[in-house]
Amino acid sequence: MEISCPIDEQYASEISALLKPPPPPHLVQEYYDQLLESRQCHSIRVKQEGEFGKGVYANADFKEGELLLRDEMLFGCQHSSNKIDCLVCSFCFCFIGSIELQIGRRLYFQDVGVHPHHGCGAETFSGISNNHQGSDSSNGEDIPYGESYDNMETCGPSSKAEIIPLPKEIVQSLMNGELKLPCSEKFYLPSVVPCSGGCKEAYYCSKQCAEADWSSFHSLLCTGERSEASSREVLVQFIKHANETNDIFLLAAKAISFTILRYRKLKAARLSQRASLNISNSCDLSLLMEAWRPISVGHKKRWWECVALPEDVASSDEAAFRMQIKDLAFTSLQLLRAAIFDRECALLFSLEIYGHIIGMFELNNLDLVVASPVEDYFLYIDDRPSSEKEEAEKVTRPILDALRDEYAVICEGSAFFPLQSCMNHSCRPNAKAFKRDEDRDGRATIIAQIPIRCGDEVTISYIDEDLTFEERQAALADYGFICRCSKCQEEET
Ligand SMILES: C[S@@+](CC[C@H](N)C(=O)[O-])C[C@H]1O[C@@H](n2cnc3c(N)ncnc32)[C@H](O)[C@@H]1O
Repeated sequence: MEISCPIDEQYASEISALLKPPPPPHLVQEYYDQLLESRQCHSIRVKQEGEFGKGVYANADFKEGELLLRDEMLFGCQHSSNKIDCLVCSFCFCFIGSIELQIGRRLYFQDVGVHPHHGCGAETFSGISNNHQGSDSSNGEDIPYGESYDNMETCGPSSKAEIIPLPKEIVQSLMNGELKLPCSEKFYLPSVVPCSGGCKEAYYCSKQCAEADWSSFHSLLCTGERSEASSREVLVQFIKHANETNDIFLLAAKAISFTILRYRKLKAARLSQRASLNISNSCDLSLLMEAWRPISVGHKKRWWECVALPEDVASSDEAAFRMQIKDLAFTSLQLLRAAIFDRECALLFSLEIYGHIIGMFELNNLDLVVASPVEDYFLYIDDRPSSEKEEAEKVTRPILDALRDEYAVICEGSAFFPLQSCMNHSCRPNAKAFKRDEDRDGRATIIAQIPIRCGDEVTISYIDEDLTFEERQAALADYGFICRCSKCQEEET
């Protein structure tokens, strides 16, 4: 049965104004020029007149290995399942706390049976998000910096059988800071700043990150007592649904919250400028378009139309699969609407807008990856001169045994980057997304892979360039185009 969203019907013309592709070119150009200027980045440009729409072009010569761009994300989320592996700042995604806390927390979750970093054979709906078979694993304990993990999965004892567990007291003393590991002071991590809204889900590396997150996204999405959500109970249900199905919905909620909060700020600024004028409580479409601008410029399609058909779905079942995805998005949207509805921004809660936001993530997002300092720590101990190493390993060896092979799991998630997402694909790219040793937060780092001349288009590969021609074309079909780069032309027979 066709899904009918009343908001889509009520605001059809306003929604099409928001989604009209593309917004006027001069506004798009202005947005990117201002963004580059605000970041003092003059060595690249975004241009719109390329063969494939927008593209990024070099504004200077770059040597091989040179940094082209460090892009701040617009929207990013750590995968829900990864939250038990690493404690990172919810805004900039750097690791926080201490080496001891990172390890203690991981051992704690392992001990209570919350599975580390992969599902119990759960299938995923899309390539960019993890999905979980949910079950309630809360035991009511209040652990330091443990997000409410009621919605996380527990796995059976099979995964615990091979572990050599540490005594509970050791795990506790790692978490509460009583036990100091040898040389851990060399791996300083910023101390944990809890969410001022009172939820136990968001933690930060600094007050600045906490405040920036609160004013940009989190004030509406916080489940704590200071939350500005209209229903915290339904917000918890929305989060649980996303954790159980597809955590891309958490990212979509951030995009909607961001737009509502930006709209409110723009409106407050206008009110303060024109204090004597009577400004109504109904939606000001021009302000909403302005608040929406960072999303409006992103390349997008409806999620249920652009999501790749999983290999195990027969083409005869394609229509049913796409309807199932749309239905899932609608269920998620209904929960989000009940949790954070804003009357003036009502049209943001239409299925059409929700589908396009998720589709934008599907077509543009980059994996969010941050290396673990726990790995560096154990490598450092391993590199010590033999007598020092022997002494240190009396403490660290049982910990490594308890952690098993997965002793240092990286932070993983998905993020939308406003500049990197303008880069077009080539199977013979001149640049790549690559984290150097010093890149320890969620920013995207783009490096020149070969020398790039001023004026050249900067291209990256969206897929593994080492695949065969046929495999590459199949993988790129998920992005909705047939690649005709020089490598594909040479290899096409
Ligand atoms: C991440 S966006 C890149 C920026 C995009 N050109 C824009 O205008 O926003 C990815 C989309 O750009 C287009 N694209 C990127 N590389 C391409 C290529 N080599 N050939 C054809 N289309 C490409 C496709 O529509 C793809 O889904």
